[in-house]
Order: sequence, then C-alpha cells, then structure tokens
Amino acid sequence: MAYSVAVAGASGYAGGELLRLLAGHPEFDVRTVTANSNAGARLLDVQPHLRSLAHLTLVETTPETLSGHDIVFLALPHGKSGELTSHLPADTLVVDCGADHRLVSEEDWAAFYGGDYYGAWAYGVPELPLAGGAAGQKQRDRLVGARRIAAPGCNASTVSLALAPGIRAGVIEAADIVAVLAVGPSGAGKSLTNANLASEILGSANPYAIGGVHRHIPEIAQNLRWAGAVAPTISFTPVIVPMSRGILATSTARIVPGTSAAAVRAAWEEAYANEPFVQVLPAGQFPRTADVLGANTALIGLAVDEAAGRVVTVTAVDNLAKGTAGAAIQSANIALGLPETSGLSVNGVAP
Ligand SMILES: NC(=O)C1=CN([C@@H]2O[C@H](COP(=O)(O)OP(=O)(O)OC[C@H]3O[C@@H](n4cnc5c(N)ncnc54)[C@H](OP(=O)(O)O)[C@@H]3O)[C@@H](O)[C@H]2O)C=CC1
Ligand SMILES: CC(=O)N[C@@H](CCC(=O)OP(=O)(O)O)C(=O)O
Repeated sequence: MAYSVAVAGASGYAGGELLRLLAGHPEFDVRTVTANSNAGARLLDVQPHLRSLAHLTLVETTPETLSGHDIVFLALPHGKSGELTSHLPADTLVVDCGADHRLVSEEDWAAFYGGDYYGAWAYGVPELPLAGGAAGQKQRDRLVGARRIAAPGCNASTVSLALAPGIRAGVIEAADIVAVLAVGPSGAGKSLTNANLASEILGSANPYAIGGVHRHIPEIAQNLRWAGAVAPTISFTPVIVPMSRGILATSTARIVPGTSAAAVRAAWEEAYANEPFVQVLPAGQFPRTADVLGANTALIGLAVDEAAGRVVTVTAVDNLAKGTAGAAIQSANIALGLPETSGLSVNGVAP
C-alpha cells in the first residue's frame, strides 16, 4: 500500500527537490501539491523538470487541501507551519522543512526568528547524537514513530555533522569553534532579491549574515549541546559563491590537549562507520560540492593541524538534498518503519 503524500510549497526550491525525490520513492504517492502565488498553475509550468508529475496542479495551501493524506511535507517560509499544522490530524506525519519547530529554546526563537513560537519537534538529522543518550545513540531513535518532524537548516546540519563526533568523543573543545561556508544561492529560496541577481553573484563571492547573527547558530549550538558540549561558542560566516546548489563548510575546533591525531580521526570514523549517508574520507582526501550534487550524502574530509592545535573538517552537502528534502524523506522513512534509504541515493550527478 502506498502512503498518500501532500507537499506544501511545491513551487519553491525545497518543494521541487522533495517532489523530484518523492517521484522515485517506492512507497510514497504524491497526490496534492500546494503553493501561494502559483496556486492554480499546472505543476509542470512552474517545475518543468518534474516530468513524471505532469498530472498535478498546484492548489492553495490550506488545512483543507493538506488534510486526508498520510504524510504532509511542508516547504513554506518560516513562520507558516505552526498555525497550519495545528489544524492537521495528530496521526498525520508532518515533516516541516522550515525552521518553526527546530529550536527547543523559545528565547533562541525570539532572538533569531521572532513571531509566534510553536515548540520543538523531533529533529530530522538521524546521524547526530541523541540528547542525553548513551554512547552511539542517535537522533534516529527519536524519529521512530514520530508524527511531527523538523527537518534541519542546511548549513546547520552540515556544520553539526562535521563537528558532533569530536564533541561526543571528547577530543575537541566546544569553545572557539569557527565555521566558514561557501554556499549556493538556492539556499535563499526562489524569490528574487537584488542580492541574488545573477549579475550580483556570477564572478563574485559574497559574504552575508556576519558577526554572530546567522539564524543557524542556535541550531548548531543545540546540536552540539545534544552531543555533549557545554556552552559551545560558534563563529559562523557564510559566503555565497557562484554555484546553484551546494555547501562546502570548513569547520574547525581546538583539539583537547594531549589527544593524538589518531584518536581524533578515530572519533569521526567510528561515529559514521555504519552510516550510509555520512561518509568520512580517507586521510588526505577532501570533498568537493560537485561530488554530492543531487545525493543524500554528506562527505567529510578531516585533517589535524598540529601547529594550530585544531581539527580542520571540510564537509560537502547538497543544500537541497541531504540539507533539506533528502533529510526530510530519510526522517519520514524512519518514522514509518521503512528502510531508511528508500527513495534516496548516495550517488550524485557529474559533471
Ligand atoms: N533552499 C534551501 O536550501 C533550504 C530551504 N529550507 C526551508 O524550506 C522552506 C522553503 O524554502 P525554499 O524552497 O528555499 O523557498 P522558496 O522561496 O523557493 O519557496 C517558497 C514556497 O512557499 C510558498 N509560499 C510563499 N509564501 C507563502 C505563504 N504566505 N503561504 C503559503 N505558502 C507560501 C511559495 O509559493 P509560491 O511560489 O506559489 O508563491 C513556494 O512554494 C523554508 O522554510 C526554507 O527555510 C530548509 C533548508 C534548506
Ligand atoms: C544562501 C542562503 O541564504 N542560504 C540560507 C540557507 C537556508 C536554510 O538552510 O534553510 P532555513 O532557512 O530553513 O534554515 C541561509 O543562509 O539562511
């Protein structure tokens, strides 16, 4: 029996990637696609790459259009899911790609987002450590049977996956974490702003949200606290570069004095040894964003900088795949007891 699925925000980038992946999922059947300004349009007129979904028409995003499905994926602007979801049955699996339900701290929500706070849901990065869990326990344990799931911020999950193993193993310090990210403009969504005009982006690298103000900082801190960090401090600087998709995050932290380079590497290799979608590259190898495009894969390269006393991680993720839609589908698979890899591929597209 196929699960019936609705996707809200289906005219956007995250919604489009959800639909591309859902179209290849053996257990999921997309019945309803919703939008805002594009409601009434044929899906194919707005998302012409989704050829197998030509029969679908975008409808308005309301509790009525979203009700009656087994699963609802929300890919809406921040602040839109809380009120909407309160009208959906409690036994409907709702996976929100926005930020509305990621943060457990209302103060963090107020400081970085603002507006009504609707509370935290189970967090959709299965490979991260479970808060208060025993060694080896991960967030996926909290997703089993869940009916409300918060998919991650793409930059937040990338940096968190990069550093959580070292925190959990006690080989790096949580103070003085520094992350600098090259990111593609699709992370900002489809709506046009002057900053994202091709003429502003092509041939340039454009930093933004500098100096401790980026909304993903509290989400990373939350993930690292769940991994065992006490009072993590994170300097986070994203830079938009001319590639449509992708994140390349260089995340560094101080190594706990006296820790051997072998122990540092072992922490990462052990953390992800059995993870299909998070892979640690052999010593001396580092990923490129091109290696993960379209894939539900995070690739992590790792070096110990002995002179600086720091671990340097370089992590590549497709912001729309493992960074959003892939993570959302992976979490839904776990919630429903399906194989975690259903409908998802570790393989990217090249060139
Ligand atoms: N892009 C990314 O890499 C990532 C995105 N996300 C999150 O996913 C969500 C969607 O992002 P993204 O796809 O990039 O954004 P887009 O701007 O590309 O798409 C936004 C979607 O929401 C719809 N929408 C806009 N305003 C409203 C409204 N008032 N009520 C209902 N629907 C509305 C749009 O409909 P229409 O076009 O018809 O107006 C469109 O379908 C956001 O919460 C984002 O933060 C999370 C991780 C990464
Ligand atoms: C280029 C760009 O603007 N990227 C976005 C990434 C957004 C994301 O990960 O999603 P959420 O907005 O759901 O957290 C940013 O840095 O805010």
